[in-house]
Amino acid sequence: MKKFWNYIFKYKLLFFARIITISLAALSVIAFDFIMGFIVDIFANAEIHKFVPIIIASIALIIILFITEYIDGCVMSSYIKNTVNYLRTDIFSKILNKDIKDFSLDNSGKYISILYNDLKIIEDSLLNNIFQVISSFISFTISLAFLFSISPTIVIFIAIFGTLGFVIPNALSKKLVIEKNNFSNNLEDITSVTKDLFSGFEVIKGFNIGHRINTIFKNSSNAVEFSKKKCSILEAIIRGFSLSFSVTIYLGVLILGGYLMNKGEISVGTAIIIIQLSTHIVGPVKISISLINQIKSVSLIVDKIDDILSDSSSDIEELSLKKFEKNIEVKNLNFSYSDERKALNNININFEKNKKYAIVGESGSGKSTLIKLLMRYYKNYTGDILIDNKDLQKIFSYDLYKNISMIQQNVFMFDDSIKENIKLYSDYSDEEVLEICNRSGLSNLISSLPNGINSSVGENGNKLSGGEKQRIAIARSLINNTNLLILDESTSALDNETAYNLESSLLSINDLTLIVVTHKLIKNILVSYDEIIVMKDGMIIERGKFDDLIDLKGYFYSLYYLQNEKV
Ligand SMILES: Nc1ncnc2c1ncn2[C@@H]1O[C@H](COP(=O)(O)OP(=O)(O)OP(=O)(O)O)[C@@H](O)[C@H]1O
Repeated sequence: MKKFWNYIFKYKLLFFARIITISLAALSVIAFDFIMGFIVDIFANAEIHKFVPIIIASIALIIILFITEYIDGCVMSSYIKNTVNYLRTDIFSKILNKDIKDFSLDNSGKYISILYNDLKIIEDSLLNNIFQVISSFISFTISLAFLFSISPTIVIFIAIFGTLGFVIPNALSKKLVIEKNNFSNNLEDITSVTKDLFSGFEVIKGFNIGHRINTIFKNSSNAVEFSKKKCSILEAIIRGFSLSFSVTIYLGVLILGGYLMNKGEISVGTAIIIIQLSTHIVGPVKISISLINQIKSVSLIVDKIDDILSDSSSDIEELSLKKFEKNIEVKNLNFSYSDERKALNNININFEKNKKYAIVGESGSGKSTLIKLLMRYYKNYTGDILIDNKDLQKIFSYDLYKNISMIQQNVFMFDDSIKENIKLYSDYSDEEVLEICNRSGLSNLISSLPNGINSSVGENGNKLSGGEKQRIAIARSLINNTNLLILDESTSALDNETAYNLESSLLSINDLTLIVVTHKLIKNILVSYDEIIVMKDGMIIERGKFDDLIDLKGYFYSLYYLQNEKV
């Protein structure tokens, strides 16, 4: 919760302006109590000469009240707009700064739920309520001070019952904290479930599992509504307690006031002032109990957001890498996804600038894992990965991903034009984009579309084939002038001829370091690589040029033989 206060006080000026406006509003309302009492006494004592001044004072107060309410509304809406906006964009950028492993620990539905559902709960239960509590406190203190000057006995009576009315509901608030957190978790679940289910729409239709999916959704929806109901019941119990105590206080003050008036110790007007002031003591106590409990109830949600805000993944980044100059050295590299088995076992390799490398091996041998570590997807490895002698972990993210690009099998597409998907919203001219399209084998596609490079790709590129998406991904890296390109089965969706042409054109770029993970063992392509790295069970078991590996008649030879019957 500590970090969260920084957000609450981020717009200090607006925060304190709001406190001033609510204080003025509270004072104006109390002034009305006195005016009411004075009016009654003026008539009771027939003091007609005081009539005009009291009417003028009343009109002035009405105007002040209107202006204060208006200013208060403006200040409050600006405070909420700025704070929620700042908080949401900050959480979003913190999520964006997470490294890939940390990000993938949670379903993206959780992040969506935090950004929308949890922030709405915080706005309603925390930001709005803080001011209401402060306003109640101000009304309470001022009224109590005036009341004390009139009758200390009544103040003692209020203090006793007010304390009881505070302590008992407070004890129930712990349960409410837990239930509110359950509610937030269930909202997260339903957001994740809905997102997953809509993403799998084609599978649901194709396998006729609509009824089962309905049940999954219904269960999530039930859980959300059930936890919401529990919160509402607990809040009703708390409200019930505070209402009972406030009614007790109100009636007690009425009886005590009547008794003092009966004894002739106070006038009728003062009795009315006492009753009015007591409503400004009882009301705030009653409201504050429920508001404070609501504020407390969001503490676990706030802790969850605090966790995201305190992510320190970029803390160790301190080295710049303006341009990749020399090599990537991998030394004694070991890595496991889980304790049971190693995905990489003592890998040692040196990738030199501008050379071309193919990584081959059977499924599950660790090829993708190795290149994911080069891309810094995971940090919990042992051994070293050094780029130009600099520890990979310590290189600034911006510099790292300016130098290295990776293209994977599944290419993400923004729901935008082909052009924007290639230049990724940077400033490249249409001519540059068209030139890259030529180099990436996209010319035929572009010329067949009425809007050319401005044609929309659809949601996640659903208007394009797998091969077309892969070519767009390659164009993305080429336009970025990346020094080091890693392809992970990136040409798998292309037919052999297109894959061959594309890979050949990449192999012919002299100032490009290329690392390609491939299953396609095609001699005409493989002979162009400077080194073929052969992996098995997380280890590099053979390496060398194509002809040397064939002559070796080892593991690579048998893999190649399996795919190409005649060697
Ligand atoms: N996210 C993950 N969590 C746990 N285990 C994983 C994860 N990703 C991969 N593995 C395991 O690590 C091992 C190496 O996987 P990796 O993806 O690197 O193999 P690969 O050689 O690229 O396989 P393929 O050619 O099928 O893509 C496999 O046994 C795989 O099951």
